[in-house]
Amino acid sequence: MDVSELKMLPAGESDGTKVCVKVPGPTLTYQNIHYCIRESRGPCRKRGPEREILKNVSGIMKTGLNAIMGATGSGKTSLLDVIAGRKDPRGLRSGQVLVDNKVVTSDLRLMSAYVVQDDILMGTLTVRENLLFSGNLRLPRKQCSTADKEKKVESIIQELGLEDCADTKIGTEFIRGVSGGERKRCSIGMELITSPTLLFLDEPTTGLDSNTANSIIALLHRLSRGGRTIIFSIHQPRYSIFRLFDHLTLLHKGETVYAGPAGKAMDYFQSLGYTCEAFNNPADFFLDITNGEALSSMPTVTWFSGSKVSLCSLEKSLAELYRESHYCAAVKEELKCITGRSDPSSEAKSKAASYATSFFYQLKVVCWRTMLNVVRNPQTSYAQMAMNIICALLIGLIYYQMPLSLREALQNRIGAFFFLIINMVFGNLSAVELFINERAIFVHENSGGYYRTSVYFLSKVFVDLLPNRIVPIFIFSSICYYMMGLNPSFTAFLCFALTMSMVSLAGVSLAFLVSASVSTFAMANVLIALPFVFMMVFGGFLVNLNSMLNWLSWLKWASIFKYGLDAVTINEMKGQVFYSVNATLTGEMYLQSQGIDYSLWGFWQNQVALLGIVLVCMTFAYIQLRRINRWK
Ligand SMILES: Nc1ncnc2c1ncn2[C@@H]1O[C@H](COP(=O)(O)OP(=O)(O)OP(=O)(O)O)[C@@H](O)[C@H]1O
Repeated sequence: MDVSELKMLPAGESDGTKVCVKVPGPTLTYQNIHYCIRESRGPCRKRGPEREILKNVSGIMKTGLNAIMGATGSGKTSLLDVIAGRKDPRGLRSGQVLVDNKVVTSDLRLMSAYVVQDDILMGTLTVRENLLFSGNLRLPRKQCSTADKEKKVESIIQELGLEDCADTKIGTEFIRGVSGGERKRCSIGMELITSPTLLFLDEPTTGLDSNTANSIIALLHRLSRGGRTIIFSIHQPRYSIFRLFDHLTLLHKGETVYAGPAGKAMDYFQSLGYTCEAFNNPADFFLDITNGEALSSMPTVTWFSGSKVSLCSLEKSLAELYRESHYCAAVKEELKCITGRSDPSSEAKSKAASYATSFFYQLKVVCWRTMLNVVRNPQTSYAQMAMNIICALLIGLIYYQMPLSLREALQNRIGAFFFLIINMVFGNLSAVELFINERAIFVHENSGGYYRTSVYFLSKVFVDLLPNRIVPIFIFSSICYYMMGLNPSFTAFLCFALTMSMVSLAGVSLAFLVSASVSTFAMANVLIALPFVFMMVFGGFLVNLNSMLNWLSWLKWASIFKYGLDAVTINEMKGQVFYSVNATLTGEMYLQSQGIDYSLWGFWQNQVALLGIVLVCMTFAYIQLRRINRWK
């Protein structure tokens, strides 16, 4: 593209003139932002030295399309996150972000909308269902009836051109879903549901082909003409995309090298002595300048990009030149006026932002989605059920109709119980993936104000834990219990099934705790296997707990295996009589010899202990979920 030609092109709206809209969107200003990060290094995660990734950046973003461009690692996403209130505030050394002259805190997250780079959507739900989920949770019920929400979803589907795929599932690694562009549109739609006037997007075109990228930016352009301030980071846009930008912020190594009307950027760099070759894309040209690939003909411009230094001189960097330009002076002047008018009491007001819907309504909507997800992604539930039935049949066959004759009566029973408990505890290892799999979606939705952490946690307990873990265990118990020929009384069967369920729940809750505490499967597997193996050793089958060193034997009180094994042994042995050729042995005698309290409370204290483990692990799992880092 020739430079002279560029001026003739219809970049009218991006030439610095005000965008004409009936009701303008908010004006976002940021001033003197210094942002630092400190990376952890080495195996001990020692804190390294501080690195400044945003260096004294200031700017004004108004109604229209505001693009943040720069080479990779220049700080585009960091700047976007800081002004959107998504970046860890501990790194902010100085600076202030104002929206319509009001100081904003992190609660800007609940008042604006942010579309993340990787579209975070529930893959098993259709486009319409995802949009409705967002609408149900983020639109206040008092002002918006169910019919209104459905109407709103319908209008967004039309506005975003999603009619053809509205009832298609988004898609998962197992289900083929909508295309990348449709996915991105749906992500934007999830945020548009609240009709935000301030919209942030992190690299909305990355990973899309150029036509789809074009249509996404054209869509954003259309939305901005409805009175929205749209701020986004972007990598090397093609010209047809670039010419839609109203405002451009160009960054290099955390410093602003240009901030002003997108249509004036070419003139600015030409005034610095840079020449855009014919047919070159201006966006590519600007990046070539910041990367030091394009050289200036002016003797005052230098470039400190690695070892590349312009031959012409050693005087000023592009950032310094920008600071001396009239664009920077105009921004400073405007910022001075805005800061003078800013309302100091607005910080308190912004803190009042909260969830749009009540706890119970959120619980209903999130439980419904979790259930749909389980039903439409049944592999895990089916596998769980099939595993339980196969294991029950195998155990039933191995210990088929156990006799009452000594020694096999005792050996087989204790062996069978130990095997059953192992099966119950280790059969729940799959639960460690629960919060790891959905971590990104939970963090995104929770920090976007969709629902409370407690709502998400309880939805997992009600929809995943109870039906997925308890029902299969009752089926498992009813198959193997009668095949093994254990105590035929129905009450004894119920006590057996209850013990199995409690053991399983205790195993799952420990898996939940690990799952909520770490972010990788590898780490979760290590952390869950270790306590399970130690609990097994202290279960009372592999070693006699009474003969253990005193200072070590207390560990048995934390063993799920011990409580489970004691409970099923009491349930089976009490009242039984075993015999050999010349002697008889009562179950009570055996229990006494093992130091097991076989009174009624003796049985129930094991259930109480298991319940205690469940409650403690669940409470800590919830605390860990709350502690997950929401900052970027
Ligand atoms: N939380 C963080 N921890 C460590 N380093 C960080 C963090 N956030 C940003 N950085 C560093 O800050 C610099 C700027 O990162 P940022 O993601 O903002 O760049 P970018 O211009 O968006 O890059 P890209 O286009 O590749 O996404 C990079 O060097 C990055 O490694």
